[in-house]
Amino acid sequence: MPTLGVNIDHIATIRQARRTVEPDPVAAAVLAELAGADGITVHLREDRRHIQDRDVRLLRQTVRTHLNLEMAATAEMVEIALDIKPDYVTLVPEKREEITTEGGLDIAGQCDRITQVVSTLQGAGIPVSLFIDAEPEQIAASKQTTARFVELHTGRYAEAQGEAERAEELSYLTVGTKEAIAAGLRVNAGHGLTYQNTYPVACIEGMEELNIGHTIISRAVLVGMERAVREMKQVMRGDY
Ligand SMILES: CC(=O)[C@@H](O)[C@H](O)COP(=O)(O)O
Ligand SMILES: NCC(=O)COP(=O)(O)O
Repeated sequence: MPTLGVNIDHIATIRQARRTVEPDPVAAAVLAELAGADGITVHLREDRRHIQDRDVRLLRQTVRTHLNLEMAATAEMVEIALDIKPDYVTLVPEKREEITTEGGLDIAGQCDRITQVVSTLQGAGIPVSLFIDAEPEQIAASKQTTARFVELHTGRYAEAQGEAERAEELSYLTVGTKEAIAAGLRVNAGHGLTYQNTYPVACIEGMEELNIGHTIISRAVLVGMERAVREMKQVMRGDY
């Protein structure tokens, strides 16, 4: 069964709605870990719409499990990652106008540039994961960059309409996982997973970690962070 990385970005979304000091993502991370989170994930966006540099710096000092910093493959973000040294970095695509991440990072179309970023980060002891669509060419290109992990984008699976489409997208993720592992990559997954659709993805053989955020924070707003995280862990075990 995969581990659970809790993405706490949208705790910061609530705080930034008033540009104030609460709710604090650092406090949310403590509660998430107490409830069984296996890791904490944050996306430091170029536009700082939610997570702030201050949050990442404090999380580095307070997270007891592992800290996954999602970031664009830019010089600014590489410099921040080298300074803060998260347990690992996940390179994600970013468009200022997007509401949320819209797809996987195109590795195949910029392999040399991504390889340089991967080498810089891994050379500093920070393992890199590449957030990609489960396409064979993206998996092959990810291997070429020497990144240790891929994180398969589960957005299309999450947005699938009806059983047949969902089954097709799940098969696409299953095949992609097998191909990535055969290429020597470790495999995580995430984006758009909910309490209703996560278990089948958790059952994919070889899946190491699921990064889940928006649905957990949405539930936490109503029932509290610890219960929301505990219930997602139960979902992943098939106990819910
Ligand atoms: C890469 C991904 O799917 C998410 O981890 C990312 O954080 C989404 O961006 P927002 O958190 O800003 O919605
Ligand atoms: N990389 C996926 C992630 O961290 C959380 O995505 P979501 O569950 O907020 O859609």
